[in-house]
Amino acid sequence: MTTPTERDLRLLRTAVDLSRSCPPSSTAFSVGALIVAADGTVLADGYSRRDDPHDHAEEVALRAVAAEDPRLAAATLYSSLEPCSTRASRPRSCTSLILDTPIPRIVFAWREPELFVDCRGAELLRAAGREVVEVPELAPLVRQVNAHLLRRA
Ligand SMILES: Nc1c(N[C@@H]2O[C@H](COP(=O)(O)O)[C@@H](O)[C@H]2O)[nH]c(=O)[nH]c1=O
Repeated sequence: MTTPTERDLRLLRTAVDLSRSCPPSSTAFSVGALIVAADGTVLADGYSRRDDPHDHAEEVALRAVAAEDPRLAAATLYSSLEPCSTRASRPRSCTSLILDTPIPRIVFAWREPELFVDCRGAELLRAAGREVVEVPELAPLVRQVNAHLLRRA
């Protein structure tokens, strides 16, 4: 497994902090995401339900970067949760939206528990040749943000 850098840890913590701004939900995770260029410039950020009740964090961030932005080819997408691979409320998963871009690297903290759907985001992204860095040491922070959902399980 690829080891996260100090910068990865800092930016992933920022993604977790963003997730604290999510409008509350008793049926969906609160997630934060950032897209960061190779030189450290934050190209976009997002959090679940930011502009619409069905918004996912990665989706909000991806929407804010032009598809032809050349910086995407060396960018990293940070998400506090593993990108989803199946959606209930929209046709395209965050994994497939990421695969529409050239973003080569995805860093996330918490592998999605089988609470709502069986998530295969990390596996699908890796199978498509993207580098996927999982940072389980920051997962407790994400579980804390979503503690009310885990109590239901
Ligand atoms: N909120 C959220 C995720 N939540 C996940 O999305 C799936 C359900 O999709 P839907 O019912 O359409 O919202 C399910 O796996 C749920 O845990 N995933 C993400 O990548 N990013 C997000 O911001």
